[in-house]
Amino acid sequence: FVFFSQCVSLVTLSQEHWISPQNATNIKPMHPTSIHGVEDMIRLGDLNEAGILRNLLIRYNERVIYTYTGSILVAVNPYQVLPIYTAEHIRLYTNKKIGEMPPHIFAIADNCYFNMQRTNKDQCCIISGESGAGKTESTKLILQFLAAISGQHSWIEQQVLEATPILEAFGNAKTIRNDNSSRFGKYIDIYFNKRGAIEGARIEQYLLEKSRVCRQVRGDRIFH
Ligand SMILES: Nc1ncnc2c1ncn2[C@@H]1O[C@H](COP(=O)(O)OP(=O)(O)OP(=O)(O)O)[C@@H](O)[C@H]1O
Repeated sequence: FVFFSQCVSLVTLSQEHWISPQNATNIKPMHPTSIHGVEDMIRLGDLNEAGILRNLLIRYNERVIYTYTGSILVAVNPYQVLPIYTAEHIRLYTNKKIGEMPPHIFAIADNCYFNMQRTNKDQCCIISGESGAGKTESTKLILQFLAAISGQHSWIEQQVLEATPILEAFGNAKTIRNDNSSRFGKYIDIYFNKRGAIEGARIEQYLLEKSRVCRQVRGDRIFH
């Protein structure tokens, strides 16, 4: 029956879907870089939306969630705890050039930290993506890396890390897309002293979704 129905759907294709002998010669073979995937999508031969998605999918199927596009890091949410954020990973990614190691969120944090030290200029990391993409988790991983490599291991770093659950208690809520959705924007300043140790932090919040206090859509909850 399946075979029959497939045949039927084939013969009912309208003429514009047919591949004529002239069109068949226009079909380009897949570029070799699209077959096994690349670490930096700048190197993709098929640089179009389908090529990019295929590359991310090939890597994701191998549990590789990070991919570069030049200096931009693309992260695909694994929705499972991967063993790639250990102390050993922090050590491996410390003081390395981008591209020296496989793509990783720690490489971006490391690049910011050492650029700041080398150039004496402020650095900025922009994390964007749709709800549930992993922005909050990525922010925490960057903070964790910075706290670890800035050396002093003082109470200040600990305080910066421990502020997160408090902010999340008041500003995060369960939504149908994310059990721990941030319902506000965050701008985090981390201050370093001349020796590169964390000296303080300032977290600015904006656009808190106050309407959630009175009303939530079905399946959503109020702030934790
Ligand atoms: N790197 C990761 N490893 C494992 N799980 C992850 C990772 N990133 C995200 N997740 C999972 O996905 C969930 C949603 O991620 P997160 O809260 O960071 O999304 P978000 O982009 O900040 O969403 P929102 O905009 O709704 O706040 C997390 O609670 C966590 O379970």
